[in-house]
Formats: sequence, C-alpha cells, structure tokens
Amino acid sequence: MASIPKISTLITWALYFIPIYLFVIDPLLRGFFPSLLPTDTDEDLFDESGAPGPGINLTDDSFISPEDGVPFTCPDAEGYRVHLLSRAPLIMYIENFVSENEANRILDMRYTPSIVYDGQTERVDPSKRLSDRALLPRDDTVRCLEDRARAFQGWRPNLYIERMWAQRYNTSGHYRHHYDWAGSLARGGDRLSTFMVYLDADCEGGGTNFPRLKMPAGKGWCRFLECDQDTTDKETEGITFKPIKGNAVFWENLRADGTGYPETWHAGFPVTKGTKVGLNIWSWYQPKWKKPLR
Ligand SMILES: O=C(O)CCC(=O)C(=O)O
Ligand SMILES: [Fe+2]
Repeated sequence: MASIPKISTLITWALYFIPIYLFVIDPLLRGFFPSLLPTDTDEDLFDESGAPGPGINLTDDSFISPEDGVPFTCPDAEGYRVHLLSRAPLIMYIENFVSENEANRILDMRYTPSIVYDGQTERVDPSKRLSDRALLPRDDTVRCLEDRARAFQGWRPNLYIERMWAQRYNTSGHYRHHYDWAGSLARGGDRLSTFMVYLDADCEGGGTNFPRLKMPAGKGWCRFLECDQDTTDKETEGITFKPIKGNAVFWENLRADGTGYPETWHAGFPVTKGTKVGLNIWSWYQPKWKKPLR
C-alpha cells in the first residue's frame, strides 16, 4: 500500500516545483497559449475593434468636444516650437502653442468660481483651488486648438478632447498639488494627457510646479523654468514652469498600461501679483471593450 508522504517531503517538493513553475512552465504556457492565461493588466479588456465601453459619455457635448465635422478656419494660427523635457513620462514644452491673437480672443469670458472634484462630488474649496473658470464655446479659435491638440498627439484613436476651460487666477489664486488623472481607465476612461497653456501671464508667481521632477542639466531651460528656486525647500522642490503667455506644457498622465504616472503630481503656485489665465486641454482615452467588465 502506498504510504502518505511526510509534510517535510511535501514542502521539499513545493520548494522545487514553485521555481520550476514560475521560471519554466508559466513562460512556456504564455508563449504557446497566450489566451489561456490571465494577464497581469487590464490591457486584455481593450480591443481597437470592439464596442465603445461604459464610462465617459461620448455623445455628451457639454463634456467632450466630438469631431462633428463642423468646418472652421484658423487665420490666427502661427507656428510653434517644441522642446523635449522628459521621455517617461512624456513631457514637452511648447513655445507659442497659442498665438497672441488666439489668446486674446479666448480671454474675454464670463468666469465663475472653480470647483474641485474628489471622485464623487464637486465643490468650491479655496484652500485647494482658488480661481475662476469659464467653459469655452466651440468657436473657430477653440476648434483650431482642438485640432492642433489632436494633431500634436498623432490623431490617436480612442482619444477624445474634453471641452476646454479657461482658468483665471488673481492675486493669491492657486491650485494645490494634484493629479489630472483619476486611475479610472478600467472603469471606462481617464485623462491621458494635459496641455497647460498660459493665455495670460501678467503676473508674479503662479508657476506650474512638479515636485517629483528633476531640474534638467544646463542653463538652456532657465528661459522656461525657475532656476533660482530653492529645490531643497519642501515648498519649492522639483521644477517650476514660469507662466509665459502663449506657451504650453504638455505631459502624458498615463503609462502604456493605463496606470497613472506619480511624476505628474503638480500644482499651480500662488500668484503673488497680477493675473494669470491658464487653459486646460485634456485628452481622454476611452478604449473599446473586448469583453464586459469583470
Ligand atoms: O495653473 C496651473 O499652473 C496648473 C493648473 C492645473 O494643474 C489644473 O488646472 O489642473
Ligand atoms: Fe492639473
């Protein structure tokens, strides 16, 4: 009669089997039968040919700017210049992204107090965000910018430009550190990228700070970044973009697997004098679904 193996024998077998499974059997199975095994990310949910998923409502034109084919002209467009700051996350500085005439057209708006959103409710909270904002009507100037933002990102599929907001900060206006992404891709969509455009920068202070990014080497960046700030001080660590009218900072919020970059933690520093007006251009990524949500 076969005897029952001792506990110590079972543990010894397990010690041999676990590494063999992890380093030999699992990689072989993944190689030969990729569809049989669960993957580590939610990427397997997404399929370019699938149906639109839940999440952002692509027909809600109070929230997104659909490509509706309405014709427009861009007489005030000028050329822009791009400077690469970081590859991962992708961060680019764009000189003259918005021309002087375009910026002036957008500035004259009716503003209301800005809100913060905690994933559930929207409220005014001046300790976190003190500014006024205005939803921009989709006139020719705004459509030109939507088009420019799409082209800049290679006309990527499944990318939807959120309706644009201008944001005006008067003295002591600020936006405390936050992410623009919400970690909501698996629930249907998230903000893939941000253009932070300076429409007006007749101010002191008001820089856009990224405490987790390192100052690039060389003095070349001092045109656009504060080079005199104390990076050992907790309040001013990292890098800070100076507000310069017409220029923009572009960054990607999400990695290829849809998770957010911690390096994109950022703030609008307090304006100490004058007025700054920013323009947010956010692009959402809403993948198509291969299979229903788990
Ligand atoms: O005003 C700034 O510099 C940053 C604004 C910002 O981060 C936002 O509106 O999400
Ligand atoms: Fe932001």
